[in-house]
Amino acid sequence: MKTSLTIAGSDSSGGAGIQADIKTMLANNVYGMSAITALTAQNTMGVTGIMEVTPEFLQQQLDSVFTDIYPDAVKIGMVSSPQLIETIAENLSKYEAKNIVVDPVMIATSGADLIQEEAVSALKEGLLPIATVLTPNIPEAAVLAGMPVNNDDDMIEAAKILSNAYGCAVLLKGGHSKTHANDLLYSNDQYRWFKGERIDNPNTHGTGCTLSSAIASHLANGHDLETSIKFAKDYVTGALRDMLDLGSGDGPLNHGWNYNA
Ligand SMILES: Nc1ncnc2c1ncn2[C@@H]1O[C@H](COP(=O)(O)OP(=O)(O)OP(=O)(O)O)[C@@H](O)[C@H]1O
Ligand SMILES: Cc1ncc(CO)c(N)n1
Repeated sequence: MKTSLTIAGSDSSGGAGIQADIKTMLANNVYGMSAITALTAQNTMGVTGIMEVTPEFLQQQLDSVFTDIYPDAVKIGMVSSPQLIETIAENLSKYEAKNIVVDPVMIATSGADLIQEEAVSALKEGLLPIATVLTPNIPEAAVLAGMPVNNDDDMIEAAKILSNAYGCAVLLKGGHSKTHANDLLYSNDQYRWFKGERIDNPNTHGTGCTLSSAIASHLANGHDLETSIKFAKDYVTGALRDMLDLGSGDGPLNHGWNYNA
């Protein structure tokens, strides 16, 4: 069985972060492992607390995983401080990690800040250059590319800027678009749209975590990037279409929609 590692924060409500990643990996046929960067106290209505691990403890987790069950792919999600970002960058180089999916988590769907401001430059210096694919949503792409992203042409321009600056593929997710749910891949000076049916479901907590973990799972299983994105998008679409409705705020997806008999 192929293996995949998520380096991300825990979401106590189970819909995003580590919990979404592990569920997604199971449902997409890989063995999932985790290195936790922070605990969050959160639910469908918001984040009430964040407790970061120390860089030393993150280091111990990464050593434990990489020296025993080597991951075939790595997904990186919420990492809120420059020190933790440096620890991850150093270790992924040291252990020659491959198939690295970087989801530059900045703000929760509920609106909470999940990254310290000074960590954004550490992210740009340490993690984006080693990414196989970067998966920003529209607001994150605007921050990273330094330009407003208001329409499809802006999405193409921002993805191009990021792909050229960091030498990685960029999947700019369209979930925040008012009109569609199309994601744009910019890679090797070419772009391709992954068109998605926009589902009328207010419960979108963790869609980004779920998509990036599903991409990592399919890369781990040996698929190329475009095939992995297509499979991952189909998985997220199915999980949204299932219309799970939990909690009083922005609820989670059904990660097991394709799994339970
Ligand atoms: N209403 C929707 N219908 C269909 N697909 C959607 C919808 N909302 C989001 N998606 C898809 O979900 C994936 C994640 O995109 P999105 O832009 O929501 O990420 P995100 O903001 O990082 O997610 P989150 O912060 O909630 O984890 C993309 O493939 C996007 O197209
Ligand atoms: C821990 C965590 N990671 C990522 C997100 C973004 O959805 C979230 N809400 N919580």
